[in-house]
Amino acid sequence: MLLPVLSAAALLLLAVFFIVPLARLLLRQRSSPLRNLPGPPCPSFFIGNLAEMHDQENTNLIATWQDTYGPTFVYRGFIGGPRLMTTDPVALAHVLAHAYQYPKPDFVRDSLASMAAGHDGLLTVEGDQHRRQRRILGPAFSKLHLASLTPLRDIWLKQADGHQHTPPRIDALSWLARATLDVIGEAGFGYHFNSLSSPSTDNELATAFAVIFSTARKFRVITILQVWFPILRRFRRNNAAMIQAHATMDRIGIDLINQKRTEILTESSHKTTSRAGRDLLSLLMRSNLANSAPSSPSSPLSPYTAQTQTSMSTREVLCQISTFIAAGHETTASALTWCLYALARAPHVQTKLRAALRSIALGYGATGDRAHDQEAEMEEEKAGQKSGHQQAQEQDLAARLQGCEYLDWVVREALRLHSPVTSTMRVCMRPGGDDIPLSVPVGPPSTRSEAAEAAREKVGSGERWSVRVAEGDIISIPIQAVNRCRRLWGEDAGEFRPERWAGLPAGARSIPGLLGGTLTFLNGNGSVGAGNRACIGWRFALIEIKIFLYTLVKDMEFWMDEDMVIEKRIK
Ligand code: HEM
Repeated sequence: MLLPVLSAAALLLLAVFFIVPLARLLLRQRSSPLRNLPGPPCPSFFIGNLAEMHDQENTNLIATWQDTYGPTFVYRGFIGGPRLMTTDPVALAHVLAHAYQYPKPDFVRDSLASMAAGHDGLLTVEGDQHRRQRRILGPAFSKLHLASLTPLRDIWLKQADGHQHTPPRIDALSWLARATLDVIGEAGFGYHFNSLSSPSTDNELATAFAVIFSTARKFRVITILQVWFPILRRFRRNNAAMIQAHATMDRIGIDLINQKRTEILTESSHKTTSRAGRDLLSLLMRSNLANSAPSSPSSPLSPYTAQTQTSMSTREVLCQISTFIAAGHETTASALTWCLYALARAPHVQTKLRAALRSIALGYGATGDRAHDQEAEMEEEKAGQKSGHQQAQEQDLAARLQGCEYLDWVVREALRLHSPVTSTMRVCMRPGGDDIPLSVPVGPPSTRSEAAEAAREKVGSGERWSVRVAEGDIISIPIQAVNRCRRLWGEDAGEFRPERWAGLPAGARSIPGLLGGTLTFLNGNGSVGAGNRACIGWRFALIEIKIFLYTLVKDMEFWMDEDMVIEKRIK
C-alpha cells in the first residue's frame, strides 16, 4: 500500500519540478519569434552553443559570429533554446534603457544573490524595489570617497629589495584582490579587513567571502540544469560551507549596522560632530535614520526593521553590504590587473604615463607647500587625529588625478579592452513581447540585399529595422565584444591605444555606454531611463583605479614574464 503511494508522490514531484517546467520551456522555445533567425550552427542538442561560449574571451568567438551573421543573431542554449545576441548600439540602447521591462533573468539573479547574501541587494532587486533602493543609495554613492592610499606600493618595493639584477615576480591579481578588499571594506562600511597585512584566514569576514566567491562555478551540466529547474539549486556544491559563510556575514553585518546606528544616534542626541565615518554604510544609515521613526540608541536593531518609501529595511541594508563587496571588489581588482598587464605589454605607454603621474606628484599636497603640510601633519598626529589633513591631501590628489588627461585615456582604454564584466543578460518581460529597434537589419552581411543596404542610409530620416522578441526570450549583451567591435571602433579595435580617446569614431560614440563609448559599466547616455541599471559604483571605481595606478606606476616599472600564458577565464 505504501509503495504505490510513494511512487505516486514521486511521480507528482517529478511532474511538478521537472516535467511541467520542461514542457513549458519547450513550448515557449518553439513559439519564439527568434527560432528562425540566422546564427551559428548548434553543436549540441542538449547544451547548444554554451560550451564553446564558455571560452569565448580567448577564442574571439563573438567577433567571428558577428562577421558571419551580422551584429544581431541567435545562438542556442539549453535544448536548443534560441537566445538573441546583439552588438547593435540602437538595440542595446533600447533594451538597457527599458530596464524594468528587460530585467535580469531569474537564474542570473539567483546566482548573484548567492554571492550577495540574499535577494534584497541592489544587484538583484527589480521593479519598484530597485527604483526605491537606487533613489536612496544614489546620494550616498555621490558622497563616497576613498579612505586612504594603499600601502601596496611599499609592500611591492620591499619585495623588490635584494632583486637589483633580476626583478621579482609578482602575482598581481592576488595582491590587488587583497588591496581592493581592504579599500571596499573601509570605504563601504568602515571595516578593516587588513588583508594586505595579514592572511585572509585571520579575518572571519574575509574567509566567509573567500568561501562564497570560491563557489563561482566552472562550466558543468548541472549548472545548466539548475538554470531551468530551480529545485536543483538547493543541491549546489559546498552548500554547508556556504550556509556557514552567509551566517558569518549576517552576524558581522548586523553588528556593523548596530554600531553605526548607535554612533549616529548618540551624536545626534549630543549634538556633537559626527564620529561615525563617511563610509557608504554610515551615509546610508544616516539617510535611513533621518527618514524613519525616531528610536533610542540603546535598542539594537532587529533584522526585520521595516522599509518605508525613503528608507530600507535592515535586511535590505544587510544585503547591500555584501552587494558592495560582491560588485566592487573583484571587478576593481581585475580591472587593475588588466591595466598593469596592458601597460607591461606597451612600455612606451607606461613611460608616458609615468611622466604624467610624476608631474602630478610635483607639489602634491593640501596646500602645495610641503613644509606647511608636514607641520600640519605633525600637529595632527600629536593631537591623535589622523584624518583631517590627510583627508584634504587625498582629496587634493583625487582632484589632480581627475584632471590628468593621459591617465584618463589609459584607464578608459584598459577598461574598454579588458572589461572585468564581460557580458550580461536580460529577459524580455514586456507583455506580448516587443520589437527591438536596430540600426542594421538582421542577416549575414553577404546576403543583405542592396536595397536593404541602401535603405540603411534612411535611418536618419526615420526608417528603422527591428527584431521581434516574445515575452520570456533571453537577450545576451556581450559587453566585451561591443567594446572591441571593429565595426564600431575601427580596424585597430583589438589594440591598446590610449590616444584613440582624443577623438572616437562615430560608431563608438553611438554605443550607449556610461564610460564614453564602452559598455564596461553598462549604459548611461541619452534617453529616459538610461543608466538606471548601470554600475552605481563607477565613479568610485574609476578614482580607485587612478589612485592605485598613481601609487604603483609612478615609482615602479612593470614587465610581463614572457613565459606566462595569460587567458581570461569565466569562472
Ligand atoms: C572596474 C570596476 C567595476 C566594473 C567594471 C563594474 C561593472 C558593473 C556592471 C557591468 C554592472 C551591471 C551589471 C548588470 O546589470 O548585469 C554593475 C552594477 C553594479 N555595480 Fe559595478 N562595477 C565596478 C565597480 C563597482 C564598485 C566599486 C561598486 C561598489 C562600491 C559597484 C557596485 C555596483 C552595484 C551595486 C551594481 C548594481 C546596480 C544596479 O543594478 O542598479 N561596482 N557594475
